[in-house]
Amino acid sequence: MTTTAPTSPPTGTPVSDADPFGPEILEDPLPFHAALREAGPVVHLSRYGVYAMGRYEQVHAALRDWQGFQSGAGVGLSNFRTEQPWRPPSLLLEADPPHHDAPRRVLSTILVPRALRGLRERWTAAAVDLVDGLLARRGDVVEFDAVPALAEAFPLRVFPDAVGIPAGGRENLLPYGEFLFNAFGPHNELVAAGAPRLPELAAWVNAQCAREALAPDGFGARIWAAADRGDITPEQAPLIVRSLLSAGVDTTVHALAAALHAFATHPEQWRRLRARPELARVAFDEAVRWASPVQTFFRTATTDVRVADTVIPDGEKILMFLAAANRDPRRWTDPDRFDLSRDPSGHLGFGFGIHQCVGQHVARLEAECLLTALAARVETIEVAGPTRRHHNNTLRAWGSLPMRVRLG
Ligand code: HEM
Ligand SMILES: CCOc1cccc(C(=O)O)c1
Repeated sequence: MTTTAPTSPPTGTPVSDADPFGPEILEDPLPFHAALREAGPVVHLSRYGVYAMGRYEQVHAALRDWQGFQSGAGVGLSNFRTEQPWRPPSLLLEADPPHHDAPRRVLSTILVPRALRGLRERWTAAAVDLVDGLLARRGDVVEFDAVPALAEAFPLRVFPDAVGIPAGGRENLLPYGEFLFNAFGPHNELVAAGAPRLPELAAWVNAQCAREALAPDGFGARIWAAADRGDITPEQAPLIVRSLLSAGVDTTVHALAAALHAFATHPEQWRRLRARPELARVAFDEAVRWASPVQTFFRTATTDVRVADTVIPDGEKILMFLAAANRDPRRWTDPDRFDLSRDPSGHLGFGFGIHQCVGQHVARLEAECLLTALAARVETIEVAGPTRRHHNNTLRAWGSLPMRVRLG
């Protein structure tokens, strides 16, 4: 019996020859993810010479095994063992224990749910103000593009203030993150398009991390206070502030857009949220599972490591498809369904293990505040025109989401 290599429809390219960072798969990765899962536990992608995993079991195991699958050689395609990083590596994302330990402990303490309690009231008021401003004096049916009007506007209204950076220049945050998340992939045209502005963007971001730039009561000041206590060094403090500015904006913007798109295309789920607003938090996690705004991350093998029938040689890059794992029918019932009655816990949209998203509670609070404010005012939400994807090597993003809401 001849077996044909699984292909990634529609082009019929064998999975092992596919380009997961090319426009076709970035536009619609789902067929490739399905073909990757079917091709086996591990697939060597010849185009980039990396070992790809799409099944929940293998991605979850690799995320847990930080000793065998390290982050310290970079979590993008670039291998820091042989290549210079384009910026000083993150002390969290691109570090292994023991170097990872103190920076992680400092950020975990600052971003733990009880530390965010003081923000709930302020962020709730900001969400209500944003939604009221968007809907005011425009009748019972209002149309807008949800990407700029809500998904971008809300995080940019609340998060930079929470970090404590100055008011000027915040328009640099999204393009900086855009470049950063593209740079985890190959140096394709997406990276090239962002390169011209990088020096000015990086200089601005770095300047926001200085002690004197930061307001006394924000996340940034608390990082510097940890340096004053000796929990981290003064040299580490600005890089840890940089982590917040790097990871904390584009991710939540695209996750909120994904949640809004999910509700606009699943009216029965919006009705459930309207009936039970306390579902907002689990709804956001289900949206993060279903859409996986962060699609992929890499690891580097620290020894010759066996995964199923494949031996991945020491030093080789492993590409983990978090998004494919989040829709693996081996782990999830009816995985392609956006369903508020599902328990999404265990999803890999925030990663897993020692590098699991340290900002996930910040993201959840932002989402809870915005979705609750919308659910209180909006009876129905639907797509009102052609949607447009925004391509990024790592992020699953909407460029435009025309929406029509009926107030009620
Ligand atoms: C819905 C929004 C978000 C998503 C989907 C997301 C996703 C992720 C993922 C998948 C990882 C794991 C990376 C890895 O294993 O290599 C991660 C780590 C991280 N995230 Fe998030 N993130 C989000 C929001 C945030 C926010 C708001 C912040 C900051 C306040 C943040 C800061 C970080 C940092 C610093 C790390 C590195 C943690 C470590 O390596 O110990 N993220 N995030
Ligand atoms: C969302 C994944 O987490 C990230 C992403 C980009 C940068 C950093 C950092 O720590 O600088 C963390």
